Amino acid sequence: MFSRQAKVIKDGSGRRITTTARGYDVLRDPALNKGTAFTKAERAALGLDGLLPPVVTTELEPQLERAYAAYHAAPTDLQKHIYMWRLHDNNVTLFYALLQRHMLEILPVVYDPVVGEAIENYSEVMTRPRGVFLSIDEPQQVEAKLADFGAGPEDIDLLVASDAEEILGIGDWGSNGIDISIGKLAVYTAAAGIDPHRVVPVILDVGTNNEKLLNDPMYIGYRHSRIRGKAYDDFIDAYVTAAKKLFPKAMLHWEDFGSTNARRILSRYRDNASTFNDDMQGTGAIVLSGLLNAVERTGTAWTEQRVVIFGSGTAGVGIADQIRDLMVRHGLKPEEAARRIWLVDLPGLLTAEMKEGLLDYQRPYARDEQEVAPLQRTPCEPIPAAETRWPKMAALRSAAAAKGGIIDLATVVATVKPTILIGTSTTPQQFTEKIVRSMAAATEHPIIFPLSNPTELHEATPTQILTWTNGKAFVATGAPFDDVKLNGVTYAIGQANNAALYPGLGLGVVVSRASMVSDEMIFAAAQAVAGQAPAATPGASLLPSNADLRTTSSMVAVEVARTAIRQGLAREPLGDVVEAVRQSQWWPVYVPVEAV
Ligand SMILES: O=C([O-])CC(=O)C(=O)O
Ligand SMILES: [Mg+2]
Repeated sequence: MFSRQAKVIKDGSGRRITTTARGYDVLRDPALNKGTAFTKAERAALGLDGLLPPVVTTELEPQLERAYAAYHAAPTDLQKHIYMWRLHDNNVTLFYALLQRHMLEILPVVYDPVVGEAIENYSEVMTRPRGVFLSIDEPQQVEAKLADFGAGPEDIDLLVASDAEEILGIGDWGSNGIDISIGKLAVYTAAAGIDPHRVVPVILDVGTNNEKLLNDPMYIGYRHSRIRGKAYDDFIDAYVTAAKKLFPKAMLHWEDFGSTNARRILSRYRDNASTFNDDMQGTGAIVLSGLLNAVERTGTAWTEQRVVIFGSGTAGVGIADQIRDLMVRHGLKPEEAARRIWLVDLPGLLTAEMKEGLLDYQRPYARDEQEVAPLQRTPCEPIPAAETRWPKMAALRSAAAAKGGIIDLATVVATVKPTILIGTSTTPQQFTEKIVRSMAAATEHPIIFPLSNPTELHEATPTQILTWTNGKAFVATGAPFDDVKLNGVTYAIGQANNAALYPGLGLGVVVSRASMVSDEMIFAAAQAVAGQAPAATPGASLLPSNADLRTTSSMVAVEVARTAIRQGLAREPLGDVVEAVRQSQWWPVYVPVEAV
């Protein structure tokens, strides 16, 4: 965001910025600051002559080298993360130039997985506050606080908001979760070229149930347990109403909500606002991209797949829904397609007898009583509701424990003989050697995606899965993993992380000003990503590399905008869609700064 003293001008002579600021006010504005790259004329006009060393660098190059050396001087990933965000506080252009040049190296430090560590250690990390902090204890202040951001109705393309109940796979982090909104927006810019000065990170603080935070004197958020029910819904409504009023052109992105709220919010607003839930729709779609390529490489039909999903929360059911919808595109009825998907969670296989205990969106996948009656039950320990983030699932597990046990993942895999196994459980090492080998014994090329974030929560590592299946499995993961070398083949591990999908989707929505984000637009994005993966040679990744995020995102944006136009949802008339996407993209280059 630019200070109120600056204006961006885009005309025939390109992009430039005018400002009434002078001296230190220019250097202290990270959107204006160019450091040694201010020209002699700019220094004179802006009052910078005495404030900068005499050397004038006309390009980013020497600054990039200095910044990269400083980045490497930071001893740990967390320190590198802090360095990057301090650089952002100082010079937004240099931050993105460095990130883009070393995308594979720095993206995991700025974003997932290191952003998780930063959120857990927020008091060490917090520097200059960035974004808008909205709190449920002051619901009448929502619009005024959003207006404090200082932007006009034409100025904002995108808001990312989180209530931080389920950050990545690490749970409830209250107001510290502002960093997930900030991190997601950085990916929008680095990956797709969304203008970083036209976005707003938002935290919707409704309290936290994280005892550690509630007892931490340094905690920055609202010190109260999570508020639910009508007050919560009214607060979300106040946010959507204010955001639509103040920034009528913007898309509203939802990130890392608890699964019930995530679903409810999306169904409430999806038909009447330009809005998108990344963990349900973005994760579902990027996993679908990987699966489209994996299933094609197995040479089998979509209507024959048997899918086991371990972890039936926001991401797991989001993925199930995308797979079901794809099977329907291939000719199955919705109920037939749902029959080909088995959800397993704390209570084991989700079954129809669990009825009331299940969440409404899990129910279409619950298995019939006749089907499950003969299956073996494994004794298990109950989990006290107070000791879990998922009390409903824990209650069902306790009920099953009392009745002889659960139908566990190993039993489900042995019985169902899945062709596809997906992990969104946030519990590491659950895809054991026994389970993976039993799957591989029944399927020529098992498709196995351990997705839980951050890295240490993955259900198995790619090395384990490829070793246990003798290189036959098709693997994609949630966090980045190194290549695996096995029997003379190098396996590149595709990252089925929503970072490859939502930035391009968002750009397509922004360019077309789509009035809503339709399932067709999301499917178009999934297909566009799949189409960017490398050719199907042995060991080739199922997904495009994150090194090519800019290209992937541009292709996605074009397909999404075209779909919006075809469906009559575009509010901006677009002639040449490719050109419109290209024109809209922001690049980290210095532009002239004029004193006015
Ligand atoms: O942020 C990521 O890397 C993926 C994601 O949305 C999550 O795990 O919640
Ligand atoms: Mg997320």
